[in-house]
Amino acid sequence: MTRVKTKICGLNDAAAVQAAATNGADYIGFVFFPPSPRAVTPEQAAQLARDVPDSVTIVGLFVDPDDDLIRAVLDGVPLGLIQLHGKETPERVQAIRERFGIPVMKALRVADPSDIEAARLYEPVADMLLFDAKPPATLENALPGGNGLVFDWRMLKGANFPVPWMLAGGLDKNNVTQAVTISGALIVDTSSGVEVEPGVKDLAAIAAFLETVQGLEQ
Ligand SMILES: O=C(O)c1ccccc1N[C@@H]1O[C@H](COP(=O)(O)O)[C@@H](O)[C@H]1O
Repeated sequence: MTRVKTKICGLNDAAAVQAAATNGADYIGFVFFPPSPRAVTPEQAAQLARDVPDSVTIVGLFVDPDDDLIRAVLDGVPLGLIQLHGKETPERVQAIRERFGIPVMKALRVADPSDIEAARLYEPVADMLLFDAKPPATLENALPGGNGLVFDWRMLKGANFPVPWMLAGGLDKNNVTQAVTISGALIVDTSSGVEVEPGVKDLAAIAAFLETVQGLEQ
């Protein structure tokens, strides 16, 4: 049996970083996408990263970034993983991975089984995959991710990928056990599900989410 791992994403203040780290998060994420209510600058992230223990992997979340932005972040933040949450092609994922020498996780937005199949294109070039909900076209002001939306986890059941993958999209302490059981996920990621409002993390909710997942094995 393997312990299910966790990522808490969209951290933008020291108290939330502390809550995630001390309560056992395996990954924490900083969002470098200015339209997001959770966005941080490279300078803010560098400051926040000082309090992160080495045991926690720092993830930089980007949406169709240019090289200059990634470089600016890496100048001050010891990223252990680059999360690409835009429309990056497999070629672009490969280029980023080779240029920066850091593991890359490609996020795929899922509405139907063909979106899961599309992940196959990234298997040769990504170190990890992440599955998030695709927002419906009717959702106004939707972000590329971080919308607090779930998708049908049954689509992932029995899926076999040659690289590790994370389950994301609307996870919180109340649904994460079912999400893990149905999807078979070994790593879960949340952002909106541990917030009091978009961009404002709830410290008690971070602790509760992590405590819930700590009891899960697959
Ligand atoms: O969190 C954001 O603001 C964000 C912006 C742009 C792309 C992705 C973003 N968040 C990621 O989306 C998934 C699902 O988040 P949620 O739990 O549904 O809020 C997760 O990987 C976030 O890191």
